[in-house]
Amino acid sequence: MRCRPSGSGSKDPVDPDASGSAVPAVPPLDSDAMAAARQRQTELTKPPGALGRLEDLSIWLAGAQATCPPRPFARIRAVVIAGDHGVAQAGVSAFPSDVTAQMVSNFAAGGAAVNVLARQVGAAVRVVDVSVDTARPLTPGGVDGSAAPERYRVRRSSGRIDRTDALSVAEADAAFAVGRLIADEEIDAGADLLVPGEMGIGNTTPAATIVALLCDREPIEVVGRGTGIDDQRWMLKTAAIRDAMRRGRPFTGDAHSVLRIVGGADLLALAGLLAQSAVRRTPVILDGVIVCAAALAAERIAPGASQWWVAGTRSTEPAQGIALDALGLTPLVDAGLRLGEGTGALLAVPFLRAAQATLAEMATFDQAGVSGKAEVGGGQGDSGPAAGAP
Ligand SMILES: O=C(O)c1ccc[n+]([C@@H]2O[C@H](COP(=O)([O-])O)[C@@H](O)[C@H]2O)c1
Ligand SMILES: Cc1cc2nc[nH]c2cc1C
Repeated sequence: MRCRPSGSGSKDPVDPDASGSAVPAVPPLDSDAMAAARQRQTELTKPPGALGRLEDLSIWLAGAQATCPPRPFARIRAVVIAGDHGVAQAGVSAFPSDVTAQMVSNFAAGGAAVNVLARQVGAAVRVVDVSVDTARPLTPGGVDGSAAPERYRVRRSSGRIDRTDALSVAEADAAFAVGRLIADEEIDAGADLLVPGEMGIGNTTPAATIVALLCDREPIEVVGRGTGIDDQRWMLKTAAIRDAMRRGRPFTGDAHSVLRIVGGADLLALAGLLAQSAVRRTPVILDGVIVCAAALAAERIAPGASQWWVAGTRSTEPAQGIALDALGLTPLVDAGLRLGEGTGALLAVPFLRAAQATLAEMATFDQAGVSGKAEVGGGQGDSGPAAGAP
């Protein structure tokens, strides 16, 4: 078994003044550490493949940390990107846009679901207002609140995508750079697992539109009930997605432009965060439809970034399943969640911890004096650790 020092967070920090979506090449997972993990899985006291997806996850984690066995996580950070959307005025949500700012206060007070679930797994929550519809930014800047809030605020609400572009070119570049900056800040402060989430009334409409455009689907295939809309709002939402798709269709070959035209500042910041986390060799758990729409675009902008992600949760939103299929990822938890904030992804943290601990701490057949040789015709199981996505 070969163990090498982790390269986690070691290279290519973002230049905050860089414009556009140019991202350094995404490094691959460490194949030596993965081979060592795969070998170690065969030596542990269990039938081959008996730990199911935990085995694949442990191999992925070894590759991400470039060490076998992988280490326990030292610092898990949930980052909630908050932003409003002009398309909410089209009647696409069950709630008014005011709720976005109100929920940002709730996050700060520790009373939201993401706060509760983060506490359960020992993660800290950071909330970043990139485009809430208030005159001044609602959240402090930087990891410790010491940076200027204005540095992270791209604009006040994103544009109404069924009628106009979500952002100007300069705003889109700024939003993507803010996401990359947040990833750098978190990783430089020691984060070794990132859990991006979001909050924004109306944001399932741009998310569904992005997925439809990038996966060549019809509005009817991607539209979901979001916060719980009735049939009348569902029709308005489907029409808004149709109209936004008409505006975005000429740009489907350019995921950054798709995010600019039919996405929003929050979606671009999420994409930047996801791309830069991969550049910085830092694993990420994906959440619901908004994070997965951003992830789909981020993989197009920074090819190979998806190697660094695991799908935490299956959302009830159809567009999320379409995005995950396109990324080749299968969610760990399927519990009917449709909240966002990073909540579904946080539910998956114990799976990752279990994968790390079993690979690191289980006895081998030799150590335990257990015969690892199966009877002829037995012990093969239906699957050993797979080579593909965790
Ligand atoms: O993560 C998901 O899959 C998800 C599914 C449905 C709703 N949401 C959350 O609900 C809000 C968007 O819903 P809506 O109906 O206003 O578009 C936003 O704050 C999201 O975090 C999130
Ligand atoms: C109350 C509320 C909380 C949320 N958290 C994420 N999206 C949300 C939408 C609403 C409406």
